[in-house]
Amino acid sequence: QSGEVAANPEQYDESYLCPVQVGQTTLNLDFDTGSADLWVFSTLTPKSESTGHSLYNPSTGTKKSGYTWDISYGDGSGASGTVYADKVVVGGVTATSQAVEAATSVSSQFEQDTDNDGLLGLAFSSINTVEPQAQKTFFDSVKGSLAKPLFTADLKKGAAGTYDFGYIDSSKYTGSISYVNVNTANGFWEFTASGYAVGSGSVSGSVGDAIADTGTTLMYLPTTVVQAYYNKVDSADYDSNQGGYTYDCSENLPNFLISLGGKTFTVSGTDINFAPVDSSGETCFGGIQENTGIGMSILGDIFLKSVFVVFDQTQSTPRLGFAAQ
Ligand SMILES: CC1CCN(C(=N)N)CC1
Ligand SMILES: CC1CCN(C(=N)N)CC1
Repeated sequence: QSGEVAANPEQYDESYLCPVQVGQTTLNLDFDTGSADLWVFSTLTPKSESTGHSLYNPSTGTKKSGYTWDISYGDGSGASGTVYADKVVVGGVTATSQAVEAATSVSSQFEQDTDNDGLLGLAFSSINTVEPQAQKTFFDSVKGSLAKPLFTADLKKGAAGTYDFGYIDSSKYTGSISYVNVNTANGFWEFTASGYAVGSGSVSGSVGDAIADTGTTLMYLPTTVVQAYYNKVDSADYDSNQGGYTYDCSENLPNFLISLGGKTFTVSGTDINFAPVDSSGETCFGGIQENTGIGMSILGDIFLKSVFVVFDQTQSTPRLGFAAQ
């Protein structure tokens, strides 16, 4: 089988939500290549926490007795609950007995984001949080039945993009796809990014260890790289109150060039201009920030909306393919 699903941006492209049939209900889920749990708001979630969300009704599923899950994310948000086996359909691709993690508790960030009815993890199943036995991601569940064991991400700035499962649509990118091998030891689509440049010119240095992460909004890079970037932005400075680099919204940002698999990709300055810090619209928060404390760099949505990415398990070693879009 194969299929395509829309990836609809929230305001400022904070995250992208995709319609997924879970049991007999369609929910809008955040496809996250940085985690491996498929969890959903449900009729088991306290009403005080689920107002405004679409809810999975586990009555159509088979309860996995004694199974629980509990996940927390880098931004301090999280959720927990119980586990059912049920039908999940993404763009016409069907997992007949997918582990669906029904939330019995969600944090305030999720409670408040009524666009988001849960997450569909697309990292490696080794980091699934279900106890006493880790469960397969949706991709792992359907991988063997896909025309090709791969999926692609084509996210866009302020417009609907797509995730495709089982095939590469050559109309979605230009030029050739350049591939890098993935190290799955930490359960992420993790690889080594090469040189970089600010503005234009030839790349040099090394960004290093990084993950391709659709569930993270911004790009988080080594301090040396981030300082080199904002040195080229006259009004930029590090604002500890905002927790990162800010600048005058009126200033045009330079492009950021990064070399992956021998090919240089350009993230346009307009894509790096993330959002105003408040309603005055004077000061803006940059889309490139420091990776301090994370342990690797994260190429999140700010990067991904410039490229077409293949998450490829056609070989014995998983690999990532990057092309310009
Ligand atoms: C390394 C971290 C990256 C952000 N995360 C995520 N997309 N779920 C959590 C893991
Ligand atoms: C990777 C996840 C981080 C937490 N999320 C959130 N607060 N909306 C969702 C994505």
